[in-house]
Amino acid sequence: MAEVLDAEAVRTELAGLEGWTGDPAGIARTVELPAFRDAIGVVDRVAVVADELDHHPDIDIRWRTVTFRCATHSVGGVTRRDVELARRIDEIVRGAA
Ligand SMILES: C[C@H](O)[C@H](O)[C@H]1CNC2=NC(N)=NC(=O)C2=N1
Repeated sequence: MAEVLDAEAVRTELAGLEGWTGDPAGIARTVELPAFRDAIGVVDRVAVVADELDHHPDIDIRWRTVTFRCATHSVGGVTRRDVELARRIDEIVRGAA
């Protein structure tokens, strides 16, 4: 079973991501897209990747602002799977900007 990263490991991983904040309980990134349909497009692409990784973010959509929160529910905290998912979300957001 995946291990929950400690505070220092989370800090180190956050430094390699774009715009994420958080702690061992969870990491999050909020992005603003040009329009609602762009936000939905990003969420749709994230859904494909999440299914591919079998690891899913919590997603909050408010008009064109989307917040992704990543934690591994089965172990109650941030694991390497969340870091990988966050990295893939960053790639998608970069492609949508
Ligand atoms: C069986 C399957 O691996 C699990 O139910 C997955 C699906 N996606 C998941 N996503 C996240 N973020 N945490 C989980 O514990 C989780 N569990």
